[in-house]
Amino acid sequence: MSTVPQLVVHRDKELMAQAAAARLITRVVDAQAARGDASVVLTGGRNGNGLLAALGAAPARDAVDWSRLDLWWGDERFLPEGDPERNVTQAREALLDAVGLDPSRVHVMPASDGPYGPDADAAAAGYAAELAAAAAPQDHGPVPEFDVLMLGVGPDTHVASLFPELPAVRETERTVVGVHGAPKPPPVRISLTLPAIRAAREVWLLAAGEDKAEAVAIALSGAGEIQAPAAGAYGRSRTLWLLDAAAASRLPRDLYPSASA
Ligand SMILES: O=C1O[C@H](COP(=O)(O)O)[C@@H](O)[C@H](O)[C@H]1O
Repeated sequence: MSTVPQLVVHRDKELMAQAAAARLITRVVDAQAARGDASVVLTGGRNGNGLLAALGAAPARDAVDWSRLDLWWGDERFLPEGDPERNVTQAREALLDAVGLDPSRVHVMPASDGPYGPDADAAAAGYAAELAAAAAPQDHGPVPEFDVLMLGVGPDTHVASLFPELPAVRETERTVVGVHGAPKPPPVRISLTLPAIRAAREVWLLAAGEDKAEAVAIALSGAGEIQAPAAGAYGRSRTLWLLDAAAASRLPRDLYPSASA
């Protein structure tokens, strides 16, 4: 069942990144206090990397026990290990190399020169198996119930590497798929599917900038998930859209939150 999206609009993308970073620290600290560990799914793209950089600069980042945090990815550009366009390479630069993560808890999606070679579908199946192995009996299927799953929203409403009308966004069984012919380079990618995304407790969608305004308005105005994949991304307990004023500028009046900062 979908959760009703909650919207928070910040003045600009810098404030949005800082506020989202503060929110993530609190969420992770709370989960670690309750259970001992926490799990977060990272997104690539400008807003995801902006959040990680803000997290790295936040004094409260030391409140997180980084060694007890599981990191997963929502999608990956299927390129060789270390390629600067890979989401993991950018995440390492923005934050991950600076904090004390346990390497066995950093679940990187395979590279195109990795164990599966250039076969993106086999690599996706391998990642699905890794997720299934991490799922606990109380989880709701073959993926862990992530504490927070973050998604950047593309100007075409794509989330992760689920692009409008492509087969990946129609997937209802598999949790991870190879994506071929993506309209945004590179064309070959690996992505969580909507059923895997919806296993998360909280899904946070990040969008900043005027170029995202149309996509945000479409996804939140009742569009179908095949045409607007962001419309199909929601969490079990909470779905949060974290926006800046430019990205929120084309929202219909009745959707615009009354308070924003
Ligand atoms: O290619 C990708 O794009 C989206 C959105 O990126 P943005 O730069 O427009 O914010 C991103 O969420 C996804 O992880 C990435 O692979």
